[in-house]
Amino acid sequence: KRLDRSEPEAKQRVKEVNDFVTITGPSNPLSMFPFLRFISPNSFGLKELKNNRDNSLAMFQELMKEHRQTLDRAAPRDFIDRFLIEMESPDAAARSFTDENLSIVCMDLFLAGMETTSTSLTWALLLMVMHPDVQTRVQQEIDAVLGVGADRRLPSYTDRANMPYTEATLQEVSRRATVVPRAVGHSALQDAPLGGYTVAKGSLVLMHLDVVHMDPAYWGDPDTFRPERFINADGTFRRDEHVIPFGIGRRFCLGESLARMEMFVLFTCLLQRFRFSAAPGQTLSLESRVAAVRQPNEFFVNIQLRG
Ligand code: HEM
Repeated sequence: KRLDRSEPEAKQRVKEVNDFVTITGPSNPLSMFPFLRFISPNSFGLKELKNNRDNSLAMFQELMKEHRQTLDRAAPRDFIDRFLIEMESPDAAARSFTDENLSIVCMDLFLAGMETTSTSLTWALLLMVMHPDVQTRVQQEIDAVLGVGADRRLPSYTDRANMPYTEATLQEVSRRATVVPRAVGHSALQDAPLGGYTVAKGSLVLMHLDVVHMDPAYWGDPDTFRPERFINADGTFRRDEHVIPFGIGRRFCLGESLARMEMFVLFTCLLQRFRFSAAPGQTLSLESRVAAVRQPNEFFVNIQLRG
């Protein structure tokens, strides 16, 4: 379902997601002292968070209603349709296929999938503006693979295999920006030895992905934005297992392949059509706001249509 940016509902949804990443971020005292919610249940943004949750759930319940009314069991259109069909099986509730679970899973996907991808794209544009030479190389590769002038075609995800520099650039963006710096909270199911320490059963475990991405012992020059670090001597793309923007282990990001596809297609489309440069009178930097998702400070760009 597509919402027009000018619609009040679109603005409201974007605001709800922004509130969510801010309120659940590490700068909120609740992140360190969760018991505060019992002392002051409406402070620390909790009231807004609950209102937003109720609004989002209402939106998904409405969508579920529309889906139910138009469901064609022989031709499921999407995730909601498939879930609704699954709910008709006799043991559905025992397998957690319930109305409540569907609306909550939809909300999870919406919250986890929206701000992360758009913020990654924002970082990519900021880094292109700060590194015009990299932008030029990506554009040369796009033009070489997708054609120019009347022969130009839109990118598809399969073009990735022929665009090692673009892929290296996106991998370097995800390393340098680390959009989800602390992954998602995990819990130790049992006492676990780790690097000479014991992580006690029940401990909250937060993986600092940015520490891995910025480790000077491994990268040498972690502060430098340098896609070439992921290009082999023969010009091919080098995947590096130290780049883990989607987390690691059994609970790594469920949306990784979708996010990679979105990022590649949107990024190449934008750079194919436009040249991005810094709007005058501002100092660009990689400083960021502390939220559940790491967001760059506001910046302005000039956008020039490419021939
Ligand atoms: C560039 C975009 C994205 C980034 C950087 C990102 C990053 C992450 C990270 C770091 C985690 C935590 C993994 C862990 O704790 O080990 C995570 C979890 C998750 N992500 Fe993403 N994500 C992105 C896009 C998406 C999209 C598009 C969706 C869905 C449509 C999504 C859905 C989820 C879900 C459901 C989880 C929880 C998985 C679980 O606990 O089993 N993410 N993501």
